[in-house]
Amino acid sequence: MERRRLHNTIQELKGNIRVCCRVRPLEDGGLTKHIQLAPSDNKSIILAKTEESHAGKTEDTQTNYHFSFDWVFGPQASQQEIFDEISLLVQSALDGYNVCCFAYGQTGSGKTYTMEGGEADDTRGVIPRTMQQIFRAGAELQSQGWEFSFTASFVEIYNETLRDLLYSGKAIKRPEHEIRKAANNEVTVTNLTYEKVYSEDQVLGLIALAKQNRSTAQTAMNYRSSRSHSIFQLQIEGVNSGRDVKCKSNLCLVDLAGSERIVKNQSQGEHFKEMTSINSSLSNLGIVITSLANKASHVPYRNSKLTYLLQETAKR
Ligand SMILES: Nc1ncnc2c1ncn2[C@@H]1O[C@H](COP(=O)(O)OP(=O)(O)OP(=O)(O)O)[C@@H](O)[C@H]1O
Repeated sequence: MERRRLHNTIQELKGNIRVCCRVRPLEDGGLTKHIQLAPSDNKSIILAKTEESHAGKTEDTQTNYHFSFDWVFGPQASQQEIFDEISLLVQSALDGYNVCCFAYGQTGSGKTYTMEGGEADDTRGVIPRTMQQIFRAGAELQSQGWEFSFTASFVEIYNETLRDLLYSGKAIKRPEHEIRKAANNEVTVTNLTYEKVYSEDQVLGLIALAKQNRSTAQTAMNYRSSRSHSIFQLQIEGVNSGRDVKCKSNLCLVDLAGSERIVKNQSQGEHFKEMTSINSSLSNLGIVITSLANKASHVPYRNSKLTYLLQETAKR
């Protein structure tokens, strides 16, 4: 119990909202020349932008922009290093704290690589590593009288419409989904697959099914995965009958839609609609996170499907 208390006090002191930056490598493993990592610490980066002057773009008119983060991972950072930062929060989720981790960035910046990764052990991403840790730690806690149950769901939000990524039926017209909030504030999605999970391999199977579901939609609607949010949620319930204590929490791992700007006159029709929907849901997410950071009395969760779905996770 003392370990739990100290661990979670440290997590709170580190900050309830943390922002880390991962700079992806170029094809040759190097760093783009527009980015400099601060040599003194791992907490800031400098982006160099060549400004347009009346004489055209020249190196002389380069402006540096400084950005600070809780941590910056350079191009050489491994999947394990990224996970080491998150693993402490995964432990908190088992202790009954809600945890949510977002991957945000432009299309191609490495969000899906970071969250899901590849099949080789060293390229596995945050979701499989999290599940490995959850099952290992859950088994260790059994010796202290804890029994855990885990329920997974995987949902995609595209143009403010929800889609079940764990759907395995054959129906051409797929079930529709609504987000419902019960009197006890519990948020559920109608017709969504909530799968009890017992092993890491079972979760890897679910990730593969989600990938397959996403690529089917992608051929029908080009580049769809870049333009939708995908949300992996794990509901954790723990009971310790000997001590007569229970805990319940939600762990969410979110791969957000690409954050491109709408280029004037180039985005039309369906593409314009997609971009407007992404921008609006990303800016609503920004507003919700700022309101939470400022401990505002009202947090506008209802303004987008993403924040409405995740509202429970924002509360302890
Ligand atoms: N840190 C990294 N090391 C090696 N390869 C990477 C890294 N990050 C990304 N990549 C590779 O770059 C490509 C684009 O990455 P990824 O698909 O993860 O981007 P994304 O941000 O999820 O894009 P989208 O918004 O389109 O889904 C992939 O081929 C991926 O394997």
